[in-house]
Amino acid sequence: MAFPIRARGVSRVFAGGAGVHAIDLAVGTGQIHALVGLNGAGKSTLMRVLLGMLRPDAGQVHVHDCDIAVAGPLEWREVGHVVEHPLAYGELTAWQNVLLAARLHGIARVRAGAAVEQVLAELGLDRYAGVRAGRLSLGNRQRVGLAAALVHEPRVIVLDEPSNALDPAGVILLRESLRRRAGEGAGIIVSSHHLDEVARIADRITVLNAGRVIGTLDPGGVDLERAFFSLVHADDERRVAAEGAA
Ligand SMILES: Nc1ncnc2c1ncn2[C@@H]1O[C@H](COP(=O)(O)OP(=O)(O)OP(=O)(O)O)[C@@H](O)[C@H]1O
Repeated sequence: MAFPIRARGVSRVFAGGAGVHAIDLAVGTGQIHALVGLNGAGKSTLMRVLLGMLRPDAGQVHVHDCDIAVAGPLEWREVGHVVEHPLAYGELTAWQNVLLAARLHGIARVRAGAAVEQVLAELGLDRYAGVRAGRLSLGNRQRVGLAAALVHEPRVIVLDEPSNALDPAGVILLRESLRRRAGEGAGIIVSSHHLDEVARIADRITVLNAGRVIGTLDPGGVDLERAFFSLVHADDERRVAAEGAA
């Protein structure tokens, strides 16, 4: 199987010891891979390393077959992401924001308008196209950020808590959009606190705790919440016991 995104032995440790440690992760073609974990577990840190925003202390990340340490604009064009603050300039309209993102991602001027229209419609933003982003509600700004990340039909998609401000209609539109993109071969990694939504959308679920991968959850399994907490509690107990023994 081809892996649009793959991390091997990735560590990034901040002063004080927090961060991510020895992470192995592979997202296959057409796969939606969810990262779940408590606040501070390391999800955003890992995503920032996957996107080259943070340099790992150890390990490598490959996007398709390219080590991101040497990736150039051509490789990054294949990637769409929202990590932390979505791209949305308050003074520009939703349309202008997404058009700018399309052009920055190398979509030719003649094709950009149609691509913007399509992604705005896909995320239910058509009637806000002419509204300045600064005047949009939080959820609609988040939709604009997602549209900007997805307008160039990236083959690798990295989204950190993409649905946290979305209403139920937005959650469904995003789910359908990501499913379509995975169906067309994109590799997608998404973090979330909503286990129900993760179960609906993900093909694989990786659990992070205290900066480490501690297991996986079966998206089709029953009582995901219980399975999640039992993994986390077992890991916490193991770490407390190890610290006590040291
Ligand atoms: N720049 C930084 N300097 C020092 N520590 C940091 C830095 N960034 C993150 N951390 C720490 O690394 C750990 C992981 O943080 P991270 O933001 O990756 O967690 P998260 O799983 O995304 O959490 P949340 O669900 O709250 O978004 C936390 O203990 C955090 O305080």
